[in-house]
Amino acid sequence: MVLNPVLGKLVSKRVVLASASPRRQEILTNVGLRFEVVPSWFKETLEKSSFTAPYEYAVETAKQKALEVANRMHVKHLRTPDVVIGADTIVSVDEQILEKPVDKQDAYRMLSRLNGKEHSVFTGVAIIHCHSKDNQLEMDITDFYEETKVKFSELSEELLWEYIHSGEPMDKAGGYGIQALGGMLVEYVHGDFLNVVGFPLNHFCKKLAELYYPPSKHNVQRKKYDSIPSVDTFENQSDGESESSNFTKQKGASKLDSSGTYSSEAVYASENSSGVRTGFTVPLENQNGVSQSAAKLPSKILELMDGFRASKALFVASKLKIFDHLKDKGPMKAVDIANDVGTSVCGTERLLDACASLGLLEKTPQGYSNTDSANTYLASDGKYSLHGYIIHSNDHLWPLFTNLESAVKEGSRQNHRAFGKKADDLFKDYYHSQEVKQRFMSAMHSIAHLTARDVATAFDLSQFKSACDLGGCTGALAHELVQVYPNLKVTVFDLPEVIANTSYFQPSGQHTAPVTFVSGDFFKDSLPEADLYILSRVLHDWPDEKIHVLLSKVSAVCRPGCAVLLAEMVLDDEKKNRSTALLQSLNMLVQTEGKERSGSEYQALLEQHGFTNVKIRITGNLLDVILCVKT
Ligand SMILES: O=c1[nH]cc([C@@H]2O[C@H](COP(=O)(O)OP(=O)(O)OP(=O)(O)O)[C@@H](O)[C@H]2O)c(=O)[nH]1
Repeated sequence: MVLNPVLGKLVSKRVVLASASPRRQEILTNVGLRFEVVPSWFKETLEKSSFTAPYEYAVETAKQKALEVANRMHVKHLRTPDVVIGADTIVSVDEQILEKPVDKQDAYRMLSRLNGKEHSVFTGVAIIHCHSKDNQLEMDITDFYEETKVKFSELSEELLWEYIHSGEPMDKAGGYGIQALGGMLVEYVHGDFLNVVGFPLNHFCKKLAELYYPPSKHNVQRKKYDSIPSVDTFENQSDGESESSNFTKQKGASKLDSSGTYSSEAVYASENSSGVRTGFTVPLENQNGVSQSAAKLPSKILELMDGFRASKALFVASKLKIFDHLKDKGPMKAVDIANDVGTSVCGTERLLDACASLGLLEKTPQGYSNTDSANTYLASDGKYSLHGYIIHSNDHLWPLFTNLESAVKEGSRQNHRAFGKKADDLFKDYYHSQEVKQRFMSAMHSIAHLTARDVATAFDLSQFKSACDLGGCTGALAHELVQVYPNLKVTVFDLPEVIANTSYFQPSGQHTAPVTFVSGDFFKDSLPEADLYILSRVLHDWPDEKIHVLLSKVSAVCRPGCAVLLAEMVLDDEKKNRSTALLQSLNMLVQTEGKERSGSEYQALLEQHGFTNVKIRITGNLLDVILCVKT
């Protein structure tokens, strides 16, 4: 992280965000921080009247959230993170603290209270540095809060209810999301916008700067952190300046090895300006004895250069089913894992170590075990398992991506180069063998499961009685929809080769009834009748010409008042910010005739077929959602 090297201080640490908030995850991911998410189980039930000011409540809650995670990871999972970050956002108006509404009436009460007035949004943040000493957890806690003032316009009852019915208020402090539809309610914001969204990034960076570069007596003027230091100032805050900090050198010199990475580290300990004891590892000198700064390393570029190694380590561990092997077991030694999966001990040990360093496994003197994320996402049997998509990435996307250069030069997909054949129809590649078909369906199923809840709840769909999920594959989204909207009947419409293989993916139990599977080709066959047509990860497979064919068919069967719901990764209009979506667009280049598109591009395509009132919801998940109505 060159722009803000203080964040680079966290690169080599196991950082845990003790929050389920997708917004906090996005804010920190966007600035390049790498962290694991372990949502806190701390119940937000502190007695509000025992705090003299609202921010004290937010700070204490943030602290308790982070402490719960640090303790749980240390005790229950035998894993001690280096840094745990907790946060809590509240709204304060008329001496009252508002948290997330519990239902629509509660949202109405909150929004009515905010209507036409100024209120304060406080986010409390706790940063806990953890150390394990003789198996005891030692923690240094730093906390702070940020206040932002927000004023709502005078809003009509009708508008408030329309907003509440959008579903947006429910998981947001004060019952609104300033970053989305809620932004329309707001007349002004005084202070840090991201603080309202859930994480005061600017203050967080200042706090890290205070912790990692505490000002010494003689440079206190120059390094006064009234604001985040400019790039220049940060460059000056290199570790090479350690003589000007009040860190105390504890031991040993280190060297840059021939590959340009630090071969050993020195430990510094200090008291920061708030009197909190801190201990951090920072690199020292290179072979020539010249002071080097991690901040000056092009860490982003190095990370990108190595990205494929990390991906491949994950793919191979998944192919070898190492995460299945370790699921719900105590720690295992490398030699035992190697024996069980039939691999070499030396190779397996290196793979396991690499996985542990990437935060996928936990390594203790007793051996290797799964992290919580590995149990949830990497073992092959969980509801949210990404195993199918990982295997698809290794077996299908990897060979395609090795031909990215040709794809860029030729502007077309590379299936013929990667797999030695040219299928006329995009999906024939996937369906030519039972094995490949099953693998592709598992991959689609993984992503659909992970995103289904956010897609289903991005808009209130309760007015629709029937929906048809075109290209709905295994029915994962359909099953989520009927759970969220029990009165909805959903038809999954997909190619006969797909429909014939969906039984393996069906959930057991009573939820299966309202989902029906119908086979057909949406380009050729007539479409089932429905109030709502869903196209999830479909349009990105096709060029505009084919999309027009499909949308004109949908438009022909769609009655006025009926709707279309798209679930896609939506690019920002300037196509410069959302790297996951932009990389996905490259992914579409190597394997399809399609691409990812911006909200305006989707809107233009939809409006040409009589779909208006186009609303776009950025969910923070892998898929964003667009809803429009046939007029
Ligand atoms: O304008 C916006 N205001 C607030 C939000 C989101 O609201 C929630 C606040 O809730 P809390 O701090 O308790 O955090 P949780 O979501 O429950 O996650 P934890 O696991 O950390 O407790 C927060 O998600 C804000 O992002 C918003 O989105 N916009």
